[in-house]
Amino acid sequence: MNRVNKMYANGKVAVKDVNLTIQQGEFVSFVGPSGCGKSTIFKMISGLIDQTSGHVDILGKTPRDAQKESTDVAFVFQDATLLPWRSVIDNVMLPLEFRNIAHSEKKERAYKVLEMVGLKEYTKALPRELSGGMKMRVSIARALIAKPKLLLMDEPFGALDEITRQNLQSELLRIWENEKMTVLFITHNVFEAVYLSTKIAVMTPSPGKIESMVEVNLPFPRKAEIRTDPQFSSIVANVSHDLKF
Ligand SMILES: Nc1ncnc2c1ncn2[C@@H]1O[C@H](COP(=O)(O)OP(=O)(O)OP(=O)(O)O)[C@@H](O)[C@H]1O
Repeated sequence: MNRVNKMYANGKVAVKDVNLTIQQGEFVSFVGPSGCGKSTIFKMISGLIDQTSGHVDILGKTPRDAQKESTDVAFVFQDATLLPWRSVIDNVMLPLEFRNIAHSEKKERAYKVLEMVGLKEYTKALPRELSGGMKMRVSIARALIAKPKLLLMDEPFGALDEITRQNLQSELLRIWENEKMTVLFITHNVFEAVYLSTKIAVMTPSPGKIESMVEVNLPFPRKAEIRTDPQFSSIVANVSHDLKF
């Protein structure tokens, strides 16, 4: 993203002069108060809306072309948005529905991603039979089935209890390390951002901008104990400090 600005039709400047370069394979979190433009940035990256000025390049293409021509970009939202009448496996296969892939391969891929998120015993279950954490796992499996190069996650764990949240954070990191995709992750939780990320974009509102990019120089794989490491606390303190600008 190069000098990107977004002004909505009502004159609201949602993001101002955003410069952002993300290397393939990074895990970048966006933290900032409500209204600082995090979702606006995601909408521009995904081609849902256009920037007012500046340049956005996703994997060498415009966001709309990246969306249109391939399955390189996938999304996970806070609400798992599963179809209630479809079984877990049928929900997971949804992104491949209109693609010219043999049904047997679709199934094989679905089993693989469900195994990755620890749900291979639940392929035939209906969404209403699952807990909130399990629904989110299904949503992540559905995003992974098309083998995206870029995964956009908008507060995916915001509605989960703390234990489930921490379990899913560890699993997401394991999947990210294995699959080597790029993840962009919106969260309000500074601890979550530090645990997960290689870099954190700290955003401030009115107008929305990136106040700082904080590098998270903690080693991978990140064990749960890293959360009590002094270096972890010091990065949390840096991010919290920048948020208060
Ligand atoms: N379609 C729209 N028309 C006008 N203003 C909008 C529109 N969408 C968002 N905004 C405004 O742009 C600013 C940035 O909104 P955005 O949703 O990107 O923030 P956010 O950081 O994602 O917030 P939250 O954490 O609450 O989701 C806010 O002031 C919001 O009210």
